[in-house]
Amino acid sequence: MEALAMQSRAVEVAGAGRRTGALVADRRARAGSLRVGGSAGAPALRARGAKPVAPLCCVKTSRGQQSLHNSVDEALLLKRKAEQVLFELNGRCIYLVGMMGSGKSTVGKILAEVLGYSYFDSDSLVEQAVGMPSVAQIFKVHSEAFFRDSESSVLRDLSSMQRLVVATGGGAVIRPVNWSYMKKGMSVMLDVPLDALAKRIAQVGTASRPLLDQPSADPYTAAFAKLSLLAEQRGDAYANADVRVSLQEIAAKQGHDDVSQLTPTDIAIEALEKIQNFVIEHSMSSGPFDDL
Ligand SMILES: Nc1ncnc2c1ncn2[C@@H]1O[C@H](COP(=O)(O)OP(=O)(O)O)[C@@H](O)[C@H]1O
Ligand SMILES: O=C(O)C1=C[C@@H](OP(=O)(O)O)[C@@H](O)[C@H](O)C1
Ligand SMILES: [Mg+2]
Repeated sequence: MEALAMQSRAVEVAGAGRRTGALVADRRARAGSLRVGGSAGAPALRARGAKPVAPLCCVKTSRGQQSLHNSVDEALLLKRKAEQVLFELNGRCIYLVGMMGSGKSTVGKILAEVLGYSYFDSDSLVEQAVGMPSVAQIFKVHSEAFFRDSESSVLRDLSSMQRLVVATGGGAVIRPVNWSYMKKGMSVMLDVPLDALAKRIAQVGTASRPLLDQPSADPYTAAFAKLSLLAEQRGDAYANADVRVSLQEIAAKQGHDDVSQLTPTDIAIEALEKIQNFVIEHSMSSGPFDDL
C-alpha cells in the first residue's frame, strides 16, 4: 500500500558546513530518502523518520469524525483526478500557501499520498534544522527573523527536488526570495474565510502559532482580529500563487452555505482540478510543461 510506503519514508536532516542549509538531497526523494541541510551554526541533526503521512482514513473532518471522505465516490474522484494530474505535473513539486489554519498541512498530506509524492511541512523542517521542538519555542528563544531565515533555507533546499508536496508556514509568502524557490514548482493558495480560520484556531488553541498566541478571554475574537490584520498585510503576497483554491467557491458549487461542511478531500480534489487547469493552460501558452 502506498500509505504504508509513505509512512516508512525517512528524512535525514544534517548540518552541512558553511552554507546555511546546504542541500545534500538528491532525487532520492521519491525513492524514500532525503537529506536536507540545517541552519548554519545549528548542531548537526539526524532526524530519522519525519512525521509520517496520516493514512487517508484517519484525518479528522470539521465534524470531528475519523473519516476523510464523504463517500467512496469522493475517494475515487480524488484518485482519478490525481492520476490525471500526475502525468501533467511531470514531477513538479507542489507548494501549499495560505493563512495559518487554512489547512495546508492537512490537505498537503492528502495530496502527497494520492500523488505518491513525499510530504514535507516547512515548519517541521525548521524545527529539525534548528534543533527545537516547536516553532513557538524558536520564536521565543531566538526571534521571528531567525525563524524566517531558517524557513528560507529550508525552502531553498527543497526547491531543487522533485515530487514533493510542501506545506509552507503561513508567513513564507512575505519574503520575495521564497517565491524564487517556490516558483520552481507550483504554488497553490488555500483561500479560507477569516471567520472559518478563527473558528479552527479557537478550537485547536494558539500555543503552536506564536503570532496568534495572546492571552484572551475570547480566543475566537482575538484570533479573528489578528488574522484580519495579517490577511491585509499579506494579501498581495498570497496573490503570487499560481492557483487559488477558494473554499467559498467549492461550498457554493456543492450547494453548502458554510465552508465548514467541506472535507479536506473536497478541498484536495478542487486543488488537483485547479492544478490540472493551470498546467494545461501553461503548456498551451509556453510549450510543454517540462522545464524542470
Ligand atoms: N477542511 C477542514 N475542515 C475543518 N477543519 C480543518 C480542515 N482542514 C484543516 N482543518 C483543521 O484546522 C486546523 C489547522 O489545519 P492545518 O492543516 O494545520 O492548517 P495550516 O497548516 O494551514 O496552518 C487543524 O486543526 C485541522 O485539523
Ligand atoms: O503565518 C505565519 O506567519 C506563521 C504560520 C505558521 O505555520 P501555519 O501556517 O502552518 O500555521 C508558522 O510558520 C509560524 O507560526 C508563523
Ligand atoms: Mg501547517
